[in-house]
Amino acid sequence: MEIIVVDDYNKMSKRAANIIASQVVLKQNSVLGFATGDTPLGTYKELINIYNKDDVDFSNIKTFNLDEYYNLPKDNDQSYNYYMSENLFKHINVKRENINIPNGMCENIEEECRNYENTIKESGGIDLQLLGIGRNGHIGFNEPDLKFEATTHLVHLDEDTIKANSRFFDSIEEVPTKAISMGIKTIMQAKKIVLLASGAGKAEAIYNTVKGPITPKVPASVLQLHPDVIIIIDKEAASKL
Ligand SMILES: N[C@@H]1[C@@H](O)[C@H](O)[C@@H](COP(=O)(O)O)O[C@@H]1O
Repeated sequence: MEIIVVDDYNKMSKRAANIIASQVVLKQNSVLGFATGDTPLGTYKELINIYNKDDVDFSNIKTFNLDEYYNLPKDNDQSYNYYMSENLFKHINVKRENINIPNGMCENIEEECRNYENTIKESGGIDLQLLGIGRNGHIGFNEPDLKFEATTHLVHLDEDTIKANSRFFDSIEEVPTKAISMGIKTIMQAKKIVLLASGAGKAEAIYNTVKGPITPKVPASVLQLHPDVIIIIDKEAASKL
C-alpha cells in the first residue's frame, strides 16, 4: 500500500483528481469505478476543473459505481444516481450509455447483481476504483461481517451507517436500510485502487485498514492484499498511524 498523507481535504482532492485524470490521459477508454459520500466531492470538483481546462477527454471512458440504495427511485435527490449526475457526470463529456450504477429499483435482485458483474467483466474490468471508507471500515456498502461478500449483492445496512447517512435525509426513518453493492472480490479485481479519507472521524478506520489484521470485521483491511493501492489521507485521518 502506498500511503500519501497531505495537509488537508483540498490537497487530498487535488491529488486524487490528478491520478484519475492521468489514468484517462494515458488510457482514453479507461474503465473507472466511482464512489459516493462526502469524501469524493472535492475530487469530482477538481476533475470538472481539469475537464473545463480542456486537459482531459472523458468521451471514451466507462464508469461503474460501487453501490446504490435499494428501493429508492433514481430521481430521488438522495440516490447515488442523482449524486453522480449532479456532482460529476452532467459536467463532463462522459457518454450516458457508458455510465453504470446498480439499479436499486430492479425487480429481480439476483439478476441485477449478476448482470452488473457481467457488464464489468465485458468492459474488460475496472482500471481504477475510487473508494471512500465508512467509520466502521466499510467500503462500498460492504459492512463489517463474519465473512467477505464476494460479488455484487444486496446489503442490509448497519445501524451505524444508517445513522451516518441520516444527515442527508429529513429523518432517520427515510434512510434506506438496504443497498446493492459491489462485493469485496469485485473491488479487489480492480487493477488500481485509490482510497480517500479525511478527518479525525476516519482515523481509527484507517489505522485498522493499514495496520490491523485482515478481517471481514474491517472490510477495508482486505486492501492490504491488493498489489496496487494508493491511500490518500489528510493529517487528521492519518493521526492514529
Ligand atoms: N456507500 C458509501 C461509501 O461508499 C462511502 O465511502 C461512505 C463514507 O461516506 P463519507 O465519505 O460521506 O464519509 O458512505 C457510504 O456508506
